[in-house]
Amino acid sequence: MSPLLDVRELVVRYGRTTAVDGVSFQVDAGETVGLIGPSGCGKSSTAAAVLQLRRPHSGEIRFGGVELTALGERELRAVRPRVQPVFQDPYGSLSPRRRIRDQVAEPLRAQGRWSAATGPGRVRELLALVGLDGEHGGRLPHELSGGQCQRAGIARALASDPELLILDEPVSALDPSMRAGILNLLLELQETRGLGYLFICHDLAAVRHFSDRVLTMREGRLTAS
Ligand SMILES: Nc1ncnc2c1ncn2[C@@H]1O[C@H](COP(=O)(O)OP(=O)(O)OP(=O)(O)O)[C@@H](O)[C@H]1O
Repeated sequence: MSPLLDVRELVVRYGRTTAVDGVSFQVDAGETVGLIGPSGCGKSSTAAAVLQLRRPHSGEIRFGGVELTALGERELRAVRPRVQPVFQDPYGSLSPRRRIRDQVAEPLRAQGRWSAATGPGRVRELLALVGLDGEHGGRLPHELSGGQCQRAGIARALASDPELLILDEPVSALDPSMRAGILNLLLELQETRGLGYLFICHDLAAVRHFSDRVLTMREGRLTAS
């Protein structure tokens, strides 16, 4: 079976800076691949390329067998929901002035999967999946704790029915007391939904505990780990 994500010889550049320099790795469905390395080694640039937020200079990114780098913006729109990010700053990932339930509903609306009959129930289901209720749904992001806000961000990502989550430091901004809760939630979701995870994290112990395999990056390249 081909991997869910197959990255080959990825190169990402910013002008003359080569941030990612020939990186290859795979992520299977239901698998967590950890990505660690010192600040500035190219982890987030790798994530941005997989998410197609940054077009790579060269290399291949196959998702579900489809070569993403060859796709135009219109074709990419069909793929984007299947690969969703969860970023470090839970407040920064959400719009500050919109209620949580509207933000969780947004992908459903954008993808034409919203109806007045089924939409609100689906949002309640998504909130329940991440341990939030309708009352949380009625609040604004700043009225939630960091952990609750990260849960809302995960619910929003799940609204797209993704197959792969790019977890870019998803617990680094949270109080230590909330980290285990979010990591356990992600493990539960993976078990029930068969999600693949690319897990970027500074916390070596968390990454080792959470990942099936760990890749180490240094100066844009993967090192033998
Ligand atoms: N938008 C950008 N413009 C120019 N250079 C950038 C940009 N983003 C990243 N870089 C550079 O690319 C290199 C890799 O950065 P990247 O953010 O991918 O590393 P990282 O491992 O994710 O770091 P951190 O752990 O600090 O987030 C660094 O030299 C960084 O300065």
